[in-house]
Amino acid sequence: MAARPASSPTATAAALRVVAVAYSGGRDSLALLHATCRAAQSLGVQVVALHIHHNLLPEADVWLRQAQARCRRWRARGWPLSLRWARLDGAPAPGDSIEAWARAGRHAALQRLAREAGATLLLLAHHRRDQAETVLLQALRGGGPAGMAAMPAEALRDGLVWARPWLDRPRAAIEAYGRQHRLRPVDDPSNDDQRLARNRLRAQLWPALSQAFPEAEAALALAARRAHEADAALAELAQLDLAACVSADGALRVPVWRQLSTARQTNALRAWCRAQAGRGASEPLVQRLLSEMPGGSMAEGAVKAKTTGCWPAGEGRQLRLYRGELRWCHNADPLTTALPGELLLDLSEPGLWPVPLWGGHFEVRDAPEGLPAALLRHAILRPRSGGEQFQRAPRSLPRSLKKQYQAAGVPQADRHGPLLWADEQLCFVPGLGIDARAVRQAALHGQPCRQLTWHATPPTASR
Ligand SMILES: Nc1ncnc2c1ncn2[C@@H]1O[C@H](COP(=O)(O)OP(=O)(O)OP(=O)(O)O)[C@@H](O)[C@H]1O
Repeated sequence: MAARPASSPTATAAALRVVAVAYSGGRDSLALLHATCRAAQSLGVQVVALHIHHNLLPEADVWLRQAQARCRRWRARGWPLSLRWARLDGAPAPGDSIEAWARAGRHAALQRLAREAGATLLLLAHHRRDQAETVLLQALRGGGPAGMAAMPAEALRDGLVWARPWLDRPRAAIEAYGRQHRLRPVDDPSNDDQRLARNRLRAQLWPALSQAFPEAEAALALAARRAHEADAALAELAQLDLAACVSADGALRVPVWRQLSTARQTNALRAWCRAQAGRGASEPLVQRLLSEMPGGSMAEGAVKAKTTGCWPAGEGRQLRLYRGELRWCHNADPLTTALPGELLLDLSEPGLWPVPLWGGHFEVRDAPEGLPAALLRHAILRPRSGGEQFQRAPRSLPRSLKKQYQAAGVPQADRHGPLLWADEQLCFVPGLGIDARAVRQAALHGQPCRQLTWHATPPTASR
């Protein structure tokens, strides 16, 4: 095999001064460092080996010393090589994945060391078998095109090109290179840890798979390339679709989005979540949004499609739908300005709920009849705008607030406070109480109900 860095780093060598190699001391990165040094010597390029001490295993000190010794020996041969290393601080939090913690720390350290060394290119020693394994692992996690695309051959991060020049080289060829040059890698005992999915796949699945399907490594690597193309095309399509259905402040305009085909809605929704939240939305959340937002399968049967809603999104965030626009919000602050002068508020639980903007608070009580708690989860507080109709009793007629206040003899001083709306209906008016059209009985309704009182003072002052 041509066991040298593949075309991309060689082709750009004229512009390169320093190339970095992520060097763990394992078989593959040892071979890559060796091949890079040989190529660099004739090209007049400096090589810097970057070694990360994860601070997780006692062997890590020995590996660092071996890396230092090897680089000294190779430099003594006249190779243009130096070593930079870093030790990771801290430890994964209880319950966190050790692998994910180590990967994140390693990547940050490699990026920093490469920058300090003046390198613009960083080489990693992943090969075709690593790529094939990644495709399988992603498939086993239910991954989509982005996951199945596995590792990119090149990616630009903060001015540094992360490249995997051997991504299309068979593992067997790299092993042969190591044997040919009598390279002796370190032995990492964590590679035998069967708690890690990749290690289980290597030990238990791969031998049987490659025996039954000798071309599995090449075929899975090809599948990754095709998934990468599909993913890139889907990303472009999402950009085109979102250009039409995202407002200037980043909200998803649901009625416009619903005009897309179902497949394009799903694709655009995932891309919008990634762009807005900085991470992908979970698959259950995507499916809920698709079916529960207006125009979806769950909303279709409803007498009137919901125009407000709220979906928990994890990590202290939620998605809020208001007036046909969907937004990512933090749930830490229960009050969110929806439109000027309006507030979205969850009043579903009994208790005292301050509303500083109005200088008072709601008292919410459990009751056999009243407003359904589920309705109050998405309460909207609005000032009076004129023209609102309120119905005081089940068999009476809705009438203007002014008339109802007069009929009930509510003094002017008790008429201040926010009107409470939910699901586009007026539900509660300070001084008048709950609108009869919104009242439900818990026993008949099968859901808890709440009674409300508006107090024009903060909670502590009224107690
Ligand atoms: N501790 C480390 N320091 C520097 N680079 C690392 C380190 N661990 C991994 N890398 C880089 O990431 C690549 C993939 O990591 P992975 O954990 O799959 O490999 P490895 O088992 O450490 O050994 P190798 O790929 O060298 O056989 C490595 O080939 C290497 O380029």
